[in-house]
Amino acid sequence: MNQASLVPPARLVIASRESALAMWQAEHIRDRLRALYPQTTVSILGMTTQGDQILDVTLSKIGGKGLFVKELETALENGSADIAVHSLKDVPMNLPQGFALACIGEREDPRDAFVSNNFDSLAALPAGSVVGTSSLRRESQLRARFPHLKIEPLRGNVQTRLRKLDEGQYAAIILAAAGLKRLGLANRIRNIISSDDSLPAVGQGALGIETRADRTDLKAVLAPLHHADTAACVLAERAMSRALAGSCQVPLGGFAEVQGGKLRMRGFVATPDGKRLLRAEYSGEIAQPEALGDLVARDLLRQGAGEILAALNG
Ligand SMILES: NCc1[nH]cc(CCC(=O)O)c1CC(=O)O
Repeated sequence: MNQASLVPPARLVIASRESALAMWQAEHIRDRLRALYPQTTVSILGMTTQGDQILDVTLSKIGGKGLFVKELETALENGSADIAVHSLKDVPMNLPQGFALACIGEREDPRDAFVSNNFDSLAALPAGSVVGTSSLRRESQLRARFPHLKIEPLRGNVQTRLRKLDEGQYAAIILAAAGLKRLGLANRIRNIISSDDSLPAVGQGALGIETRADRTDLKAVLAPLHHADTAACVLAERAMSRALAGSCQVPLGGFAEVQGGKLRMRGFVATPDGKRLLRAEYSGEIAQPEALGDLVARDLLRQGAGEILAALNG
């Protein structure tokens, strides 16, 4: 359908988590839809998910990413919302039957950020410094590059994590640059960590808009918000993660970039202690992102990623 023939709906309801970052993202999509379709009433339905309620255990022990999206999918299913805006990083690799990613928004800075009140960078931290992160991906890469640091768990939304840093429990913490920038907290970033030191998570920095699979009308409505280069990158990344058994409870990173008309992708799988860290890198066609993600995954499996994954799941 072309845009000229599209009849926008009278009403659009966006389901969102209620964290400040999730609301920023939902409001951003709402404002863009209002500008595109001035006749449409666009509103936000804020929801608390299981993932928001469980703050005291490592998410990886209790079922992972799906916990942040399930309630929103229920709202899509029963029609109380039309679209759900997610951080793509929190969206499971395989959506439940009947749901689709209708639109991928333009990626913010995909890299990790070093946040500290007293130090300029990871390299500047003295031996024994405590770094906060509950991400196995960040932990394994930190342990591999900076074995003299102490990694301790850090959960909660972005504001909670910053508060814990400010209370002095950590010398530094690692957060996604995208979340800090979107929340107007870029001044807290002391240093952007190079993707060589901390390869980003699959989908990091990108927004995914989910709908019921049968709402093809919405896919057309959302088309102007779709960002083709970002979509190619994150489809490659998600294909890699899916091929490596889908579980997100794994020290694994995948990051694709458009460079010189090609898609360049790097991936890794590691043991949580960082003692084994397998890497793969390939370039491929932008038009075939999933083939590239599969290629990276197959290389990692050839190097022994399967054993690492099996040991983690056991
Ligand atoms: N796991 C939570 C989460 N989900 C998305 C972001 C940040 C923004 C993004 O990657 O889009 C964060 C916080 C973080 O990792 O610091």
